[in-house]
Parts: sequence; C-alpha cells; structure tokens
Amino acid sequence: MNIAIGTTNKAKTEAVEVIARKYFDKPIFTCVKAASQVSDQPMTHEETRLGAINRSKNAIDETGAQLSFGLEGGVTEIDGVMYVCNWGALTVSNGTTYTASGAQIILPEEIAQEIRAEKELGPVMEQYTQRRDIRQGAGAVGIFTQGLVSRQMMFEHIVSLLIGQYLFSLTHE
Ligand SMILES: O=P(O)(O)OP(=O)(O)OP(=O)(O)OC[C@H]1O[C@@H](n2cnc3c(O)ncnc32)[C@H](O)[C@@H]1O
Ligand SMILES: [Mg+2]
Repeated sequence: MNIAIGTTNKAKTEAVEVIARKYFDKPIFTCVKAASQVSDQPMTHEETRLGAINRSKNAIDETGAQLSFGLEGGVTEIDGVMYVCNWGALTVSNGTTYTASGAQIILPEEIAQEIRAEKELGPVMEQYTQRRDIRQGAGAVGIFTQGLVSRQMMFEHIVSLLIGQYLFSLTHE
C-alpha cells in the first residue's frame, strides 16, 4: 500500500507511520511538503481543517499514492481564550476525503498575545522554552501537559480516527 504524507515534520510523519503499520500490509510511505494553501498559522478550526484537506489532496496528486494524510495545527479562540487545535484528513485515490479533529489545549495568554500579533506558534514556542524545534518534538501540547501528551501522540489519535473511518467505509458501502 503506497501512502503519502503531506509533511516532513517528524511529529506528524512518525504518527502516521506508527498507526498505519498496524492496519495496512507493508505500507510504503512518501513524505512530501504538500501545500496547505492556508496561512502558516491557521487561526480558526475552519482554516486548520482546510489546511489538512489541502495537504492530503495535494500529496495524493503529487505522489499517485493510494492513500494520503494531511495533518495541520492551528489555533482557535473561545470567549477570548486561545486553544491550540489540530485537524487531519485522509484522502483515498477514489477521491473520498475523511476528516477528524484532535486534542485542543489552552495556550497561556502570553503565548496567545504573540499569536494575535501574527507570529507563528512554532517559533513562539521555541522562544518560550528556549528549546529548538518544539514543533517536531513535544509540541505545545507536550510542553503544557508536562510531557503527558506529545504532539506525535496527539496526531496518532487523529490518524486512528481517520483510518477507522476509512475501514468502516470498506465494510459499510
Ligand atoms: O512542516 P509542517 O507540517 O508545516 O509542520 P508545522 O510544525 O509547521 O505545523 P503546522 O504547519 O501544522 O502548524 C501551523 C503553525 O502552528 C505551529 N504549531 C501548531 N501546533 C504546534 C505545537 O503543538 N507545537 C508547536 N508549534 C505548533 C507550527 O509550528 C506552525 O508554526
Ligand atoms: Mg507549517
């Protein structure tokens, strides 16, 4: 099974590979920097979800794979409180696209103010933690849960939700 992943971010590619290996026979993964066609810092659920969908569609177009995954992180606000949010999309070569959202967690106000000032969460997290490449490791979710839930773990859950929908469709068409 040829599987495309619309990113080279390790937290995302590892999440897809760990979960997909459980459900597909000898999967072959191709990672491509698929365009999200949304801003580098998605600011709503709608924008984050669209970024995931676009990545999955662009990745399958670029690779000709049988399945492709798009995973996108963003932020959203409720009553003036900012959350990091996460969305995933799985596109099948027949054109069907499944979507699912993942964990959301509150961002400290000092982080939120930086994002409202149009900075990207990735670099803001590096500044806040004085650690490099948080985005490919613990992630904001990992930092603010004291390591209990890493960004990869969070994306593994989304990938399971996507593959589950695909497997359900195979038995209920
Ligand atoms: O290479 P890609 O796939 O683009 O990976 P990315 O880390 O840039 O991730 P996204 O584009 O999906 O996320 C949009 C922005 O939000 C940041 N972001 C989202 N969730 C994050 C998290 O948990 N920790 C750190 N940065 C995060 C990310 O670094 C980007 O600056
Ligand atoms: Mg990005």
